Amino acid sequence: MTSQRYHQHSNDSTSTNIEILHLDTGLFTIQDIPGKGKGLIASQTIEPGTCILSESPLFTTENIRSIETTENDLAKEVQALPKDLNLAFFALHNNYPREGSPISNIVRSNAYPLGPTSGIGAIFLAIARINHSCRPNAQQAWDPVAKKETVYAVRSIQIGEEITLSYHNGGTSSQRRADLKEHFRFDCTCDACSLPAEELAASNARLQKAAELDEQIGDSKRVHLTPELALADCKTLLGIYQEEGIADTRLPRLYYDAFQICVLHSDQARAKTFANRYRALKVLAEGPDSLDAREIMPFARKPATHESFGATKKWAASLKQIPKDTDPESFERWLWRE
Ligand SMILES: C[S@@+](CC[C@H](N)C(=O)[O-])C[C@H]1O[C@@H](n2cnc3c(N)ncnc32)[C@H](O)[C@@H]1O
Repeated sequence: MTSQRYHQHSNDSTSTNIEILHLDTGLFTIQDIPGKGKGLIASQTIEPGTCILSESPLFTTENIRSIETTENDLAKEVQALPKDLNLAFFALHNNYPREGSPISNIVRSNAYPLGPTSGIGAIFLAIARINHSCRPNAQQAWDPVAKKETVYAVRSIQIGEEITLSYHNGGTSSQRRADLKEHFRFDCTCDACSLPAEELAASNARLQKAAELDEQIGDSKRVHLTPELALADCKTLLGIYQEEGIADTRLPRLYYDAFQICVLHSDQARAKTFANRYRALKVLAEGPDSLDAREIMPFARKPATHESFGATKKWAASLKQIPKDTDPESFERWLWRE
């Protein structure tokens, strides 16, 4: 039962109950953040790959029968909660305070899906307090084995720094801000959106370029006919992500794209290297149970077993061709075919 996972202080009071019902990780506290409501602040330095939270759902939306019954169906879930958790639910942020249906509005404002393809959402009391950043330092994922939502650090987080997730997929600051306003009704004040004008313009130019590169990399005809250009695009995109401090899901996806390009053209050596980089980032951001990390494993061992392997023999290379005892710079030049 979820209530067993929360530690209750003796000075319980309704107005502060999210602060007194906390997961006892010692890694963060829930505090007021100017202009953002509440948020999570690191209580100590948190290294990338650290599990910050692993939280069971308070309840899920799986018992909603229809759009018309949503409010009543969710009300049953909320009423079934113990008193302290019921109060903690009602203390969560509501993006739509003047629009009726209070319970479903709190759910809409705070739920996370149970995995990227799931239609079921869930409320996680502590994770719901994590604010958005367009350059998040943490990432959430549904762990289907533990049946918990996890939050892992994807960058080094300093003591006193806010722990952030991304509610959004990227783009330039004006695109991001417009989308966040439309879907979540707030004006983003994250570090990336609050850069001084000149830095913001430079960041936007880089992100515009990143969007173009991403589209080019997704062009399958180009990947078939001129893979060297597609791989070079991946490398340029990686440089942009590094410059921008982007360490979220976009980074492993880039390595997955590079893996696919190499697999298609029979390069087992580079495909294996890219698959391993993808896998390492997935484990870092989602933990050892990461489904994506497990799914790539057989292809990281034997890229030739992948269904797209060998569409052409243009880059045919065996696993033995992975350079050994090479300095990191030469290895990177080999990897990106420079
Ligand atoms: C899921 S809640 C996050 C926790 C919330 N701050 C609270 O007090 O419970 C999402 C809401 O937090 C605020 N928020 C989150 N990220 C923000 C950001 N980058 N800039 C401004 N407000 C933000 C907005 O009000 C948003 O609707």
